[in-house]
Amino acid sequence: MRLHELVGIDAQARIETPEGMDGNPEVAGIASDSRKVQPGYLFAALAGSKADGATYVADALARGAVAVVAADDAALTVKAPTIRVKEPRAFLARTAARIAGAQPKTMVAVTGTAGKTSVASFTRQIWASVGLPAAMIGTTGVVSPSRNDYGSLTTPDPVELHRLLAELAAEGVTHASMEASSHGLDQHRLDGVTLQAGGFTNLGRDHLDYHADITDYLNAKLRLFTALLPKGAPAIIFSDDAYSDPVISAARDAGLDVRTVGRGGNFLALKRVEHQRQRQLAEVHHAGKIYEIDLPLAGDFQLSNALVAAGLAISTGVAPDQAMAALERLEGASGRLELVGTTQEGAPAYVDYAHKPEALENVLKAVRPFTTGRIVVVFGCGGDRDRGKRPIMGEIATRLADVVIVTDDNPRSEVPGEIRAEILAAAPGATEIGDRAEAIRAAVGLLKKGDTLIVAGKGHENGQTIGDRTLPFSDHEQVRAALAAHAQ
Ligand SMILES: CC(=O)N[C@H]1[C@@H](OP(=O)(O)OP(=O)(O)OC[C@H]2O[C@@H](n3ccc(=O)[nH]c3=O)[C@H](O)[C@@H]2O)O[C@H](CO)[C@@H](O)[C@@H]1O[C@H](C)C(=O)N[C@@H](C)C(=O)N[C@H](CCC(=O)O)C(=O)O
Ligand SMILES: Nc1ncnc2c1ncn2[C@@H]1O[C@H](COP(=O)(O)OP(=O)(O)OP(=O)(O)O)[C@@H](O)[C@H]1O
Ligand SMILES: N[C@H](CCC[C@H](N)C(=O)O)C(=O)O
Ligand SMILES: [Mg+2]
Repeated sequence: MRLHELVGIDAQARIETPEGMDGNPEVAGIASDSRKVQPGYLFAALAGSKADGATYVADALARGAVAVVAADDAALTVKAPTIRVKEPRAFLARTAARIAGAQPKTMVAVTGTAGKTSVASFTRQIWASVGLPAAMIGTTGVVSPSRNDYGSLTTPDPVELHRLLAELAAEGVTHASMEASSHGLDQHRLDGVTLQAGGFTNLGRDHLDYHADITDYLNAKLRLFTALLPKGAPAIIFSDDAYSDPVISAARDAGLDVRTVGRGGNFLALKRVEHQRQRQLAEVHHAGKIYEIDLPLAGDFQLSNALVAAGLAISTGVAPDQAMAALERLEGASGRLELVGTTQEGAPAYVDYAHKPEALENVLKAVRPFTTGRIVVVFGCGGDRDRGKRPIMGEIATRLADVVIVTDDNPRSEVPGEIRAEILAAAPGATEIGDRAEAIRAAVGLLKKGDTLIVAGKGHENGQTIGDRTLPFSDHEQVRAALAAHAQ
């Protein structure tokens, strides 16, 4: 592909060509990391949170880059044709899409503070239940008919994302659901994806280390509806969240087909629900018909996620009767209020991915009705992440659980004891056990008949990051081992 074809991606783009140079070279690929540049590549110089891509232009050219894309105002003198654009990240995403080629024909994205992975997974499962070749991309990785790969970022960077989408399309995948994280939306990682529908779950405190305030965080999430979905596309919005109204208004203003789901839903209306320990029985109304659903998942929030997923599936062509029937066979995403085992006396031990305040609150509240004894919770907070959430989570745990054990969760570059101290400052009476395996053993050792254990924060993760090393670690394995030891 020639450079001039790519320039056309952005109507405002200007091209600057140094005297005597070919202003229209053949472009073999695109990269925003100079270390990934190969001969013939276009290098996108991005101003990042830690570094400025402009300082790596020389490195990119040395590795064979034939052209550069940079912000209008980036101070650069480059010995190569340079495309100047207002938003280089959007240009990167759309160019990556153009270069990679195909993507699955029917793609949906879901955003929200909690529930994205679950909704993306459920949507894939509903599509698959009617025989569609379907995939999901998210925090837990990529699942398709031919793969189940562990993931790293919730929303991959655009170059990686479009390489993956092209591979999925080549494998025959026609339907794909993906998570739209606030970082991903803010950094235009999804700008090259052609979406058919979008979903919203809820909004709570998260990532306030990255976003200036909750309004900035909300606005990042809103980009899915205001900037990415085409006019008229279905927007499936959970109706019962404190932020549902602003999301509904923004989606309506953007000309989307707003379909709300939940107790206040107009598309899928939840009329009655009976929570049981490992399942919920719900009555849902859709288009004049009443559905009785037996959802085989613990945690009432999973019903909200299931409704958003059913809304997305129905809005992309699955017959309502089939979508509702599929809900009765859903499997939870790994580590989302997942029952890992029980003690001999029947006390359940769950692994859950709650690593933010509202999620922790929801999970602890979800198990209370089924706990005749005590709720025991083991959790920590990640290092190099929003510090403000630490005391908030300490307070929630102390208020909603009976026994609180504060431990480590990916301390990264921070001093683990200091992270724990920030949680403990708001968690009077909590026990501190830094070593996570030991904390889990101690918690399991305390369990009596009627108690419930929640090990929160790591969910599906398979490592513990301390400094810059990630050591193998799985809450599932540790809980299983502790239960086995407890049984002896
Ligand atoms: C804070 C953040 O989101 N950073 C993301 C961002 O990096 P950045 O642009 O800020 O990078 P930077 O390090 O400042 O460097 C600036 C530029 O110089 C380039 N560079 C740098 C070094 C070099 O030698 N050569 C070179 O060209 C970099 O490639 C980059 O383009 O853009 C990169 C490409 O898309 C991402 O990989 C990177 O994610 C980092 C690894 C990350 O940890 N992100 C997390 C916080 C994240 O995105 N999480 C969300 C949300 C999860 C959730 O919902 O809880 C996710 O979607 O996973
Ligand atoms: N609808 C919901 N409302 C409140 N809490 C939820 C909801 N869905 C999930 N949770 C909680 O959030 C945790 C993470 O769920 P999930 O992985 O589906 O969300 P996510 O939005 O993908 O999170 P992340 O941004 O960390 O990837 C769950 O383990 C549970 O504790
Ligand atoms: N996507 C989230 C996951 C956090 C998971 C938790 N275990 C932690 O390490 O804080 C993040 O990177 O902020
Ligand atoms: Mg996720």
